[in-house]
Amino acid sequence: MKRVGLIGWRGMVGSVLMQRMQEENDFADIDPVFFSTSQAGQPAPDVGKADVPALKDAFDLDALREMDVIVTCQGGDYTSKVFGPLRESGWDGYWIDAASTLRMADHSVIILDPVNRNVIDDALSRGVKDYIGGNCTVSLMMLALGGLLENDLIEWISPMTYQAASGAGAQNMRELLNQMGQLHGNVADLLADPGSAILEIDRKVTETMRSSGFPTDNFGVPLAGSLIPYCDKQLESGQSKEEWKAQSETNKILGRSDSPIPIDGICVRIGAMRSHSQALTIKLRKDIPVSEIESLLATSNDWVKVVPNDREASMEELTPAKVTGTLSVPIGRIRKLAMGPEYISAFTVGDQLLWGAAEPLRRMLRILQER
Ligand SMILES: NC(=O)C1=CN([C@@H]2O[C@H](COP(=O)(O)OP(=O)(O)OC[C@H]3O[C@@H](n4cnc5c(N)ncnc54)[C@H](OP(=O)(O)O)[C@@H]3O)[C@@H](O)[C@H]2O)C=CC1
Ligand SMILES: N[C@@H](CC(=O)OP(=O)(O)O)C(=O)O
Repeated sequence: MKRVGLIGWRGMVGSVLMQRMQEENDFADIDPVFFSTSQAGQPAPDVGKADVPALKDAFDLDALREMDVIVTCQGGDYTSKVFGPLRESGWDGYWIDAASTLRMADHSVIILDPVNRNVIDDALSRGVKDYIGGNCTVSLMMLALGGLLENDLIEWISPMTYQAASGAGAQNMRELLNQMGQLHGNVADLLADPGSAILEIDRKVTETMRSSGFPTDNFGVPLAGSLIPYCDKQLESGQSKEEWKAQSETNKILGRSDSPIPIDGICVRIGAMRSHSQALTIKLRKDIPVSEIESLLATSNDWVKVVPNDREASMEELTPAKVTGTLSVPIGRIRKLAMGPEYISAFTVGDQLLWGAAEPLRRMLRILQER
């Protein structure tokens, strides 16, 4: 049984990973060792197994070196600090990581096995040891578009995203709710009066949002009742880093470095909790009937679900409210655009903590166990 070191397991991504591993009984087949950067010596979480040691220090290279596999959701700073020294010390185990730090490194593979199992299998047989989860927006888009990507039917994609607060971290989710609460609280009396003027309510909401007491420590600006047209860092190219990831990561996942598919758009943070949505404009390589596109998409993997392009179904099925907490990746609003028969629209939604972060990691661990 493989000794698997788990780091970052009590954070937000890590907690979702733990929950999925328990649901799928993954702990039965591994020998887990839990690490912490702040709680070494405290009892390990109960995963239904005897003899799980107390929490080890996540910076203790000797303890890490004893692992066959390390799975980390601790974040990029941790990866930057520990990965290099651990490898330099001769550790030859498998490193599975949610952070972006090593994604584009030559020695790593970005994991999304329903889409790139062939790339993963090839890397394993070549002795590659570093397997990194993709950016949430990228992974969710690729799961949704698997049927078109695997048949090489896409010339380019322009994704316009609607990203949830969770992508910015746990504190940001709290801040969004605090912002919502404050907006509501300041007009609760007016709302309770059906005769009150809506423009007065709106004026007070705007005033609250712009006031110095409005909680914006994490986002920097109001999100509730507004949006933020920027995710992640600013790059020289004019893109945000989140926008840059779309083309770079998608093509690396597909193993298409020589003939990359151009992918570029604008990433926007909205007031959803933990599901990202994306409106996609796609240029196909040829004119294909919508019915054929839908059937290619629907049969690509077990999680994608094609939603018919009608109002009722779109409103019911294609929303963060419906998708959050599930592994389902619905895609709908598929239709030909006025620009020509090769141009289609699509809209897709997915839980950014499940398929967007935790699920590819636990599945990679399973793939290693099968070997
Ligand atoms: N949020 C996201 O959408 C995504 C995040 N990622 C990656 O995962 C990394 C971790 O993200 P995320 O899970 O959001 O980070 P969190 O901030 O939720 O957790 C990170 C670590 O903080 C420590 N911690 C300190 N106080 C607490 C507390 N009260 N509750 C829980 N943990 C606490 C824990 O480490 P310890 O036990 O050592 O103290 C924990 O592992 C990111 O940096 C990113 O690289 C990847 C994809 C998506
Ligand atoms: N940047 C993503 C979340 C994230 O953690 O992405 P990455 O794993 O690429 O750093 C978002 O804001 O929604």
